Amino acid sequence: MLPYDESMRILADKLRQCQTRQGWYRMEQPLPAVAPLAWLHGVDSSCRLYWTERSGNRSVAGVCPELDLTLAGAESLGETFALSREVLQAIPGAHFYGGMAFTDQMSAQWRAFGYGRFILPRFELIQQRAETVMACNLYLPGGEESRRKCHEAAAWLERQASRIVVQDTDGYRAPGIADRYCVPDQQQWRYGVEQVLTAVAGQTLHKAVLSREVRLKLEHPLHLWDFLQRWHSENPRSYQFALQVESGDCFFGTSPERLFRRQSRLLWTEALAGTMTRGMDASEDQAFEHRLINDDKNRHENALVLDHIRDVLAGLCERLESDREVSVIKLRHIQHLIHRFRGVIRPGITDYDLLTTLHPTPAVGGSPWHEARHLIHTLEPHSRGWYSGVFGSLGLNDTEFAVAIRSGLLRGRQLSLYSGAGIVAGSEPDTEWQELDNKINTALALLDG
Ligand SMILES: C=C(O[C@@H]1C=C(C(=O)O)C=C[C@H]1O)C(=O)O
Ligand SMILES: [Mg+2]
Repeated sequence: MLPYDESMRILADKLRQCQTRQGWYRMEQPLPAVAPLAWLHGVDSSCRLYWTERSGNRSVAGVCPELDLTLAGAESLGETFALSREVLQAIPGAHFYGGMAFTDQMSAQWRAFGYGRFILPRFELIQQRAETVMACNLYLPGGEESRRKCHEAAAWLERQASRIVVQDTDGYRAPGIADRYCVPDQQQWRYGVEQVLTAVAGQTLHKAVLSREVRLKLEHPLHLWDFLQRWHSENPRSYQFALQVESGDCFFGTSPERLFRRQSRLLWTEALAGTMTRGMDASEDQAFEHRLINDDKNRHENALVLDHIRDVLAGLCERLESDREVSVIKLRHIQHLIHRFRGVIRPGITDYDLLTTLHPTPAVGGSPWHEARHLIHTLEPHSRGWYSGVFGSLGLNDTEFAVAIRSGLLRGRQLSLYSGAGIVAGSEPDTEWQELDNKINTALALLDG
């Protein structure tokens, strides 16, 4: 394998050779192993994104949007997906990366992210199993403009050749937490939960997921990319994602939950809901797992998601199977109930259909959705923005979206961490409050040092 800087120069030369061409191009060049997060650390771009699949098979760092599809509202989603498809047909190996908010009710702090944003990066560092590749996606309009773009991209690559930073996570320092407060506070939370329980008792609602924002003021700047790496090593079987926009604000998370994965017409999705802490040792952990599997309230939380997915996918799938038995997935501090689905979608069903049909599931929204949505928007004092939205990678033959939970928004030294809990018959306000804490414990422990 050629050294890193030599490989980057080869790609830069390939780019210069394209200067007389016209249309969409994608070029790839193998590189020596470089961790995408380590690369993001040193790379020169005002917009950076990161995506890693839960399987661990593929991690991508993307910079310098070649095409940036920012959505003002839900109504432009169909058009955006259609446009992305046209581009992907021209460069089939490429992917758009990005995400979308929980709903279109968002406060100003989320403006830079839009309702949704899907980016085709000009440069992508892809780590796929044992291989590392640098890819370049470029639209060449022809003539002088093609020449200018090719030279600009080549020069950029050559500049980066010397900028690679070798990541030293042992050097990670927790920034420390100077101040924290919760929105809603515990008293407002109790009120919200009571309101949901009243609606549940009145039989207009089965479940609503209420959430909380913990606003932290950090003592020192957060070394974001190192932090993400540390967080992922605590929960290695999770998705990880980040989008840093031009202002420097960054939305990121480490989520265990899949919205869906599609490969050609094969589909995988899941009902992930119901939560318990981990035990202090193996036998206590086993006891907690047993309790979780046999707990009516947690089973009900999960069953509502399961039923919803089965109902809404019936029309989109030719075949759909789910696990017969619920199982448990284990994270660093908590464990969840999970039911997996496998299916075959009907010909002509698109990622747009899947996304708009599945999102938001009752794992983050509620059931029925219309009632839950109304309660969530009237009771939650904060704006969820992209928290509990979706984040993922959109391809021609392979698309995967995570549910953007276990996530946060970093703005300078202000960091908001979000978590929610499914409120159903049998929920107790203070136990659910504790569940909110449990869901952010892994991230908090890395920040507090
Ligand atoms: C809403 C969140 O998580 C969801 C709610 C769960 C629950 O209430 O048991 C479990 C997993 C997720 O479906 C979150 O982490 O913010
Ligand atoms: Mg719960």
